[in-house]
Amino acid sequence: MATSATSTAVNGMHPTLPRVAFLGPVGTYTHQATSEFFGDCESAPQARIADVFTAVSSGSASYGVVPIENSSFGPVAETTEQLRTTELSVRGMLALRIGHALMASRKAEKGKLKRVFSHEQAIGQCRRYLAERYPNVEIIPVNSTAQAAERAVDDLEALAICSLKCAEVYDLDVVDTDIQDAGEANTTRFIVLSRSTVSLPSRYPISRPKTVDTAPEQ
Ligand SMILES: O=C(O)C(=O)Cc1ccccc1
Repeated sequence: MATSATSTAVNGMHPTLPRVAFLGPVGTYTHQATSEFFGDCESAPQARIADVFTAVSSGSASYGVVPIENSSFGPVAETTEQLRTTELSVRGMLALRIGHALMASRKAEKGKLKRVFSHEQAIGQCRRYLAERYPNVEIIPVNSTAQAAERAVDDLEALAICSLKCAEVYDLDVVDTDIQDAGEANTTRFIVLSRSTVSLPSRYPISRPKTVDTAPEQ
């Protein structure tokens, strides 16, 4: 029988928090999707989408969260590749409205920016914006949008496309907001994975309305 990775309160004790692997580091959209879906949980950020699958398969995390498809740019290549061969089961899904921001180090000279880092999905969702506003800037794909933010902290010639949350987490300057070509309609769907022997407790609804990626409180 499938077992759930959390238990209900016994003798007034709180259930153990589920350990959830997601595409990290802190501040990715997948991190936001994880918090949205699980609420309180033990975070296990992973450097790559493939590492999320490995963490769940090996049992080092009970659940995994990965992005699967964007409304304008389409399937997330690393996820669809993993789904070909994985033995993991899809247990839930949710969609987030994605608003991308452009950021740079507080010390960067904004007229001397030479490169922009981001996840290939974010780059794809902002293609037109980049071509129009930054035609001469080199585009460098990295493992996630929050990794892009990390790279921009010490690179004074770099921009990062990431979520507004990253301004707070990585102490970056916000250069522009809502730069995605599809505007308000830009949505990404995420899936929740587990081993086939691990079920999803009923307190996690598997279908829910879209949520909006909001700016951090000032
Ligand atoms: O890199 C991230 O923050 C991710 O979670 C992947 C991603 C990138 C762009 C839109 C949605 C998800």
